[in-house]
Amino acid sequence: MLEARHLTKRYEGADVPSLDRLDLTVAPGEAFCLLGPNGAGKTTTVNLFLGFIQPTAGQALVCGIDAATDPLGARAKLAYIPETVMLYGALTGLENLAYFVEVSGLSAPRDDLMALLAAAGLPEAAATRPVRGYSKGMRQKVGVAIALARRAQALVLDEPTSGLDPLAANEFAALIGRLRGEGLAVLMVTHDLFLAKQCATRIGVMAAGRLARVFGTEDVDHLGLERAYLDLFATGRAA
Ligand SMILES: Nc1ncnc2c1ncn2[C@@H]1O[C@H](COP(=O)(O)OP(=O)(O)OP(=O)(O)O)[C@@H](O)[C@H]1O
Repeated sequence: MLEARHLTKRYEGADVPSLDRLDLTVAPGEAFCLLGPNGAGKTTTVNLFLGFIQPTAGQALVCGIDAATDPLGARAKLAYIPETVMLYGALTGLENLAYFVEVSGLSAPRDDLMALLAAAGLPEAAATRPVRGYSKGMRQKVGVAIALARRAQALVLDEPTSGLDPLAANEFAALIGRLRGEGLAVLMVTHDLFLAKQCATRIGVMAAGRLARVFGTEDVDHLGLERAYLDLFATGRAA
């Protein structure tokens, strides 16, 4: 479960907050996609949940743990997949997974790790090759396998499909759907309306640090979402 309570961030020297009293709950089994123009406050929200920055007011809670006061406790419950998953290029996908599992204080036999990589969609032949030869999509799959191995209860993703070809993005969306189905609470930042429609249960549009609109994915088709998004900014209603 991810919960923002009146979450506010005003960077030092800024006249206005970059995030302004955000209230948001992402329940287990739910995927919430955050859309919005550049500078709307999406990454600020993610960084607050990760405990990378301190809120000016309010709370970012991961399974009830305050990310500001107990960042390690919050991060133990959460997996983060950034735009590019950072892995050790000289190690194979399997070795990377084994390493990240070990630094999380866990252990798993090779067969279990291979099964996790397979569940994330990485073929066996690729899992035993050095990561420096991986595509971006393959790196993302190792990132998902790490999240699975750590038994994270919440998953936060920042632009995970940017730069992926449509096939790889589609495959990734299906994978996120499966993780959601397994009960993870998923918060994903994206500029990709199609991806949002494909894998979210709810879609929020941020503007100037506020959640301007929230859509249930059942309530809007892809074109409707695009039209609503463009309308929101064309008419200046979100400002
Ligand atoms: N470290 C920082 N110091 C000062 N201002 C910052 C800092 N980080 C972000 N901001 C400002 O906060 C606002 C929100 O930025 P944020 O990165 O959260 O937006 P975003 O919605 O993720 O944008 P994008 O789609 O471009 O990634 C912007 O006005 C940005 O300039």
